[in-house]
Amino acid sequence: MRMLLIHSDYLEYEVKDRALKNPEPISEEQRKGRLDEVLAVFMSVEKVDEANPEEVVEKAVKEIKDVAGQVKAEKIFVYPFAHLSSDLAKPDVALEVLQKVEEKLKEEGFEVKRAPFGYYKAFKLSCKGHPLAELSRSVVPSGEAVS
Ligand SMILES: C[C@@H](O)[C@H](N)C(=O)N[C@H]1[C@@H](O)[C@H](n2cnc3c(N)ncnc32)O[C@@H]1CO
Repeated sequence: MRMLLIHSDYLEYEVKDRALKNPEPISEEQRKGRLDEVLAVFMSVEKVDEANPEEVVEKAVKEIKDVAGQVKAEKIFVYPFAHLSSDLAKPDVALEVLQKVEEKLKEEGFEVKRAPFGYYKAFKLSCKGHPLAELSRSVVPSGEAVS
């Protein structure tokens, strides 16, 4: 799993078109979304993560919590993003991992939104620009090599 974490004044998206034959079913309300004062986390779930998705969820949540604590962000935007890796996990595994990350972050007390999975989306992002505002993390199941 590769993550790009951007501490932002806001992130807003609008669903445009389907990018998969079977994208995640969404309500009309989910076609647009916005959070202010947010840690935006762009996430590519990788093939290597299929060996142990549960462990990758735990490791990703730990990294996100760590960065959120450092930048004092209380809101997280989980954003499916297929462009951080050249070796992507298959969509059904990726969606499950991202749904579990969202769920666990909510359990930790964060306000969380997750952008819809399997779509082309327009988005606007306002990066805060401080020294910790742009970070990347990579997590893999134990025993696997980070590519
Ligand atoms: C396209 C671009 O504008 C948009 N932002 C996009 O990336 N859409 C991706 C993700 O929502 C999702 N998706 C599929 N596989 C994965 C994966 N392994 N990890 C994360 N997302 C995935 O399916 C879409 C097409 O790959």
